[in-house]
Amino acid sequence: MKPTRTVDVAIIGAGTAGQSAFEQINKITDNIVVINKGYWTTTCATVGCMPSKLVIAGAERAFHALQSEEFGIGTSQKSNIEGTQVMARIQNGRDHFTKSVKKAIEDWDENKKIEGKASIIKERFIQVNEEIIEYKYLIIATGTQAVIPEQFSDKLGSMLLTSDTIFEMKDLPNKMAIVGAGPVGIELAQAFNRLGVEVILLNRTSKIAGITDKTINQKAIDCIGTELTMHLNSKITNVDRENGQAVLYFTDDKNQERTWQGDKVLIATGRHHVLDELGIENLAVELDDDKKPIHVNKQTGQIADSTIFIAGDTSTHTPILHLASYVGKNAGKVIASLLQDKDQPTFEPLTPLSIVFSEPQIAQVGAHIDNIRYELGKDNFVIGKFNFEKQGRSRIEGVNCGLIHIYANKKSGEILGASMVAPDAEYISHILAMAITHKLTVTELLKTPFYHPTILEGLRVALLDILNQLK
Ligand SMILES: Cc1cc2nc3c(=O)[nH]c(=O)nc-3n(C[C@H](O)[C@H](O)[C@H](O)COP(=O)(O)OP(=O)(O)OC[C@H]3O[C@@H](n4cnc5c(N)ncnc54)[C@H](O)[C@@H]3O)c2cc1C
Ligand SMILES: NC(=O)c1ccc[n+]([C@@H]2O[C@H](COP(=O)([O-])OP(=O)(O)OC[C@H]3O[C@@H](n4cnc5c(N)ncnc54)[C@H](O)[C@@H]3O)[C@@H](O)[C@H]2O)c1
Repeated sequence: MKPTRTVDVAIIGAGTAGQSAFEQINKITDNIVVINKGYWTTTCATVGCMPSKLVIAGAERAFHALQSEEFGIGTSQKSNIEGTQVMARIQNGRDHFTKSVKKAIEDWDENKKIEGKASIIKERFIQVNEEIIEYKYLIIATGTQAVIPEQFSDKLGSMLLTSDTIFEMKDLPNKMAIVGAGPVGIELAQAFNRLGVEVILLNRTSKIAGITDKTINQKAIDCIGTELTMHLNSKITNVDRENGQAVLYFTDDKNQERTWQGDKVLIATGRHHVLDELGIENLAVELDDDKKPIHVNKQTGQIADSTIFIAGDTSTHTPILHLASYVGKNAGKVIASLLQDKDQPTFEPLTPLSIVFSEPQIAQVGAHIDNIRYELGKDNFVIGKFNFEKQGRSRIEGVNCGLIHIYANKKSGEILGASMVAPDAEYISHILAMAITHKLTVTELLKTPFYHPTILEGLRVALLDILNQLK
């Protein structure tokens, strides 16, 4: 096979992971190429983290305005929500973020970028457009795509939305069904509901937002369920259209048959890698049944001891931004050191941390309860608990729904993990992530002052609850 170009490094995918890798390798060689199909920004900026948080920001304003009567402040009505302005702010805000990503990529040399869909032909060779590229090192950073269950295909036309299209709406719909209660479904269902859209959320199981602690999951259902219609453990049996509207037939958790009719259906049933389209099977790497490489170094993305690295959503079990960036950057650093014949750097695993931006927020940090139970045994760890219902500051703010569970080693008092649905969970979980990263015990973390009255005092009480149990 005769290549049209030979490079030190080829990166497929210019999202967060691909860009992070490029920035490292570009410091030491110009013989690098990044191949990307579609927009040269990132999923996060264009159709992910940023536009979804813009929807949530608008929704919080609307919700708290409507809740202000309790505070003796005149209320605005739902009809005051100007759908076109709401969507315009989301799109303008999103464009601001994508512009800055695009700007950074515009500064890359033109000959280091190729626009097109890459395919792996065989070990060391990829094809894009008319080019055959031979590489020494390859980074696969191709992200994931929204999955649309077969029963929806071709049925609803433009009434069917995914996270790729929902932020493009020019106006808010009147009625929307959201299918899937993972992070995407939970965040957007609550937010659009708060913006005056009549939303129902359907999920095939009772687990929401990926919460692994069953008690926290139930608490999250209770808190969010006060304002949102959820049909958990439901099953969609048929999809149709009638009088220009979408119709969903489903059975609810009591096996009752139900029908919903409305303007839009958002599919949020998960995302899947595109490795089969890429031709990953043409590489000499071992794949699992889902065509994902096995023996992947979690910190660097290196596949076994090969010259191939895989980074970002495409290979991880936790598709979140900071992890895509971390592994992409580390892959770049390792390849840079290999190209320079230097010792390879080593990297610590990051403490697991995920946050869902519902209200109350949902966060999981460190080890999950099932893993702790499996590894330590059920009698060797304790759970510190705090319920926000009666907490001073949360009541003052009118956000007093939530529960924290903190898991600690019974013998050493070391903090192992936590799960929570709580006001200010984004801050509480970061403090716990820091404690877990530095292997702090409950007693050590309690040396930190907790100011009164703050929502963070809930963390202190949950830690004290552990100390009581350890006595
Ligand atoms: C609605 C939504 C909300 C989210 N909110 C958050 C959040 O709040 N916090 C958080 O941490 N994470 C969030 N995420 C997840 C976050 O967006 C991802 O973890 C992150 O964007 C993954 O980056 P990546 O580099 O792996 O992939 P991407 O940014 O998707 O980049 C992959 C690139 O590869 C390209 N590509 C694919 N195949 C090929 C090919 N054959 N040839 C050439 N190019 C190819 C794609 O076109 C794409 O440009 C959210 C995701 C969604 C969908
Ligand atoms: N705040 C954040 O960090 C954030 C926000 C949004 C997305 N994300 C990332 O994006 C990824 C994708 O999120 P997601 O919510 O699309 O996927 P997900 O896989 O996390 O959740 C999908 C949900 O859909 C349900 N489901 C699947 N098929 C169904 C069907 N046919 N009918 C009814 N329900 C069905 C599943 O039971 C699950 O609850 C997440 O894993 C997350 O890491 C992160």
